[in-house]
Amino acid sequence: MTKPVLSLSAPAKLNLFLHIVGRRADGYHELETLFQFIDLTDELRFSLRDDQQLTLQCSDAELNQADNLVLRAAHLLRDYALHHPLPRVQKHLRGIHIDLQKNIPHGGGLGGGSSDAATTLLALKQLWQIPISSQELLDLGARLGADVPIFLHGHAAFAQGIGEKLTPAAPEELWYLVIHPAVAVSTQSIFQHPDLPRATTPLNWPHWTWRNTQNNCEALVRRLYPEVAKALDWLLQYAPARLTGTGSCLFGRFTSHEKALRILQKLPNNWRGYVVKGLNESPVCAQLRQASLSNRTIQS
Ligand SMILES: C[C@@](CO)(OP(=O)(O)O)[C@H](O)COP(=O)(O)OP(=O)(O)OC[C@H]1O[C@@H](n2ccc(N)nc2=O)[C@H](O)[C@@H]1O
Ligand SMILES: Nc1ncnc2c1ncn2[C@@H]1O[C@H](COP(=O)(O)OP(=O)(O)O)[C@@H](O)[C@H]1O
Repeated sequence: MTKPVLSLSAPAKLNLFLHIVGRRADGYHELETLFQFIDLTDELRFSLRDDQQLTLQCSDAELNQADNLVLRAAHLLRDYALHHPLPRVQKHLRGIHIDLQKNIPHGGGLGGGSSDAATTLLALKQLWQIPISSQELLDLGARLGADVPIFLHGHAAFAQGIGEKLTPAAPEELWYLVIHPAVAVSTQSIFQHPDLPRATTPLNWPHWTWRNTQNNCEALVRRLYPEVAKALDWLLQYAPARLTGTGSCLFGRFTSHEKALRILQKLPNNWRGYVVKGLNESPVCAQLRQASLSNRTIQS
């Protein structure tokens, strides 16, 4: 195995608001949400293998399996390339080893798994020099999860549909205190719940404010998960705050790093907290541009 040829930082995301405006015939919910990235990142390192295998080493043993979204993304792109008669694509693509350092808590509504998957698609497209269009890559990504397209897009955006219709946005890049209460929320169980509000009036984008938006999952998650309610009430003492995605993570908005750090110091021991900065561009974009300038692709 050679040394890493590409290292990328896959960011987490926040849903600054999340409205449910309807439901599709297949049961999926039509959303309106504002995505912004944060500088809490997973680290992915891609190395060339001497054979044609795709392998993964993940720092989180729980996720070190074949169904990790990173491996699923890598196989999906390889299958796409091998089954499409694309010019310039080698018949046998070079094997890749991926080293994944998890820093983003999973199952908390921060989208870490989707971000890792999108980052893998972007990295392998570049390393294998696959001439796939941005739209085709978005379609491929959406098959892995509803949040993958925003990470492929790489820019903060107002999202509609199930997250695939993206309009670039530039919300203020504030500081946030993200809290992960010691509880996991199942996305599926929230979306299946009869009490979930599903008919919020569509927003007159781009006219949104913190006050005229909300997270439609929050009241239900609060009721079903008292620990989330407790953490949210704690955070609301210090800052405007709400749930991200279907939870369980919460975020409070701060205008300075120092203020957010001051509140983090008061955080009860049973919850994990992170002070992070909102980012309107994913760090992966700049890192890929840099790598492409130094022409780190594979001539196998
Ligand atoms: C609602 C969001 C907002 O960002 O929540 P988080 O997962 O980040 O908390 C996401 O769109 C979630 O994306 P993701 O977690 O990738 O969801 P998926 O795996 O595609 O779907 C999990 C399950 O949730 C339900 N689901 C998901 C998205 C959606 N718009 N409508 C739904 O009804 C479906 O029952 C689906 O089987
Ligand atoms: N690389 C990965 N990182 C995180 N979770 C992963 C990964 N691969 C598969 N998963 C699975 O996907 C689920 C959703 O993960 P994630 O995207 O981090 O959270 P969320 O959907 O709550 O925002 C996890 O509970 C985990 O079982």
